[in-house]
Amino acid sequence: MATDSPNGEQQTTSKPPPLPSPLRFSKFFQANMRILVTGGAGFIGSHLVDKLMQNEKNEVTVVDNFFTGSKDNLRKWIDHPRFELIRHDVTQPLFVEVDQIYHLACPASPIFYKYNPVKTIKTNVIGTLNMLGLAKRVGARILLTSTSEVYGDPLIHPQPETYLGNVNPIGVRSCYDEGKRVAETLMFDYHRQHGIEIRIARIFNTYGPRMNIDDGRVVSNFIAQALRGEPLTVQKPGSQTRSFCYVTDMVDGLLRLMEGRSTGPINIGNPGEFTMLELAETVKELINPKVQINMVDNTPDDPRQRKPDIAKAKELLGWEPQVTLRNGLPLMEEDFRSRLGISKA
Ligand SMILES: NC(=O)c1ccc[n+]([C@@H]2O[C@H](COP(=O)([O-])OP(=O)(O)OC[C@H]3O[C@@H](n4cnc5c(N)ncnc54)[C@H](O)[C@@H]3O)[C@@H](O)[C@H]2O)c1
Ligand SMILES: O=c1ccn([C@@H]2O[C@H](COP(=O)(O)OP(=O)(O)O[C@H]3OC[C@@H](O)[C@H](O)[C@H]3O)[C@@H](O)[C@H]2O)c(=O)[nH]1
Repeated sequence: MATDSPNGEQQTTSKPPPLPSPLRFSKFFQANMRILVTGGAGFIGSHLVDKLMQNEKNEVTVVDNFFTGSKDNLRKWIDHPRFELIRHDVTQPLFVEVDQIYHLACPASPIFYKYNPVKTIKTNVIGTLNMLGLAKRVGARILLTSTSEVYGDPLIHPQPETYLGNVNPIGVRSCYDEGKRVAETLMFDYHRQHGIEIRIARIFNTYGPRMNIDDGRVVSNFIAQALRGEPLTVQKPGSQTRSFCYVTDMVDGLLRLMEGRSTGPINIGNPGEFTMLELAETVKELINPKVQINMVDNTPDDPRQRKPDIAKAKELLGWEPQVTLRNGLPLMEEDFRSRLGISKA
């Protein structure tokens, strides 16, 4: 099978993929597609589940340990005959019969992934190993949600998939960024050694409704602060940049990657780049012009710039984001207002 290596050359594996379930070969009965979403009670996972459930030929199983996710995000699917929710930690083996695995389980907000770094790296390494073992046993295709953090504090800008990164292996973010790098390594080793069908998405900063109000990431912090009339906390120097992708665009990219022919890794993100001061000014202008902006101390190893090169996603997936930051922020504001009980004046 042909694979796209990050440095551009075609890597091949002589291993055929493990046989999928005999259900897929049934002559008389087209069985539903059985899809596992790990971390499906989280922010991106629950939006992905909503989209997958729209297709009546999909049966969706979510496994989640509810560390950062919540049942509330999946409320509308509980008791649906094509939906199942399992409380499970991916660091433990899992035995289910599925055809596709979207492997998202991992805390994504820096304050949560740094809270118990040993657990975070176990989730990335042992969790991914367990999901690959499952994919191998049942012949499922598996998609990993990797991250732009694999590029570390990038010295090349914007970042193409060929960039190998500038990552501190012993810093406070390493449990997450090095953890995801090992997860990518495991994906390719299982692909080359066992023929597993893999897909790797390198997700750039994503925002939207359902982010935890106290998630700690910058967009949710600024929106919650603006609505509560608290100063927006811009971490110094404020000139650091990020590129923000609206969650429905992200879900569309993940589905295309899973259904397409490319292993990746493929960057999925919105190339619109903003400094954190620009983001604060935009939130202030759109949500609460009276709010103050305060400069506060930053945390170690904060990447100074980040912007995806999405040429590969455009070419191989026919994907590019549709929702600009100015159009996405008000959609998130609406959701935060209803959850915080603050109506528009
Ligand atoms: N949102 C982003 O900007 C972004 C950027 C890059 C990569 N990603 C990746 O996308 C995925 C989803 O991110 P998100 O923003 O939805 O985060 P999130 O924290 O909202 O969701 C993660 C989910 O995984 C669950 N989880 C964590 N550890 C687990 C474990 N050991 N076993 C089972 N479940 C576990 C959590 O309870 C939660 O429901 C993550 O893999 C993350 O690394 C997200
Ligand atoms: O209140 C805040 C929070 C954060 N920030 C700044 O905003 C920037 C973005 O910080 P976030 O915590 O939202 O997210 P980061 O970009 O650091 O990490 C993210 O990157 C990609 C994903 O894998 C993860 O979802 C997440 O780790 C940083 O420069 C940070 O210093 C603020 O200025 N104020």
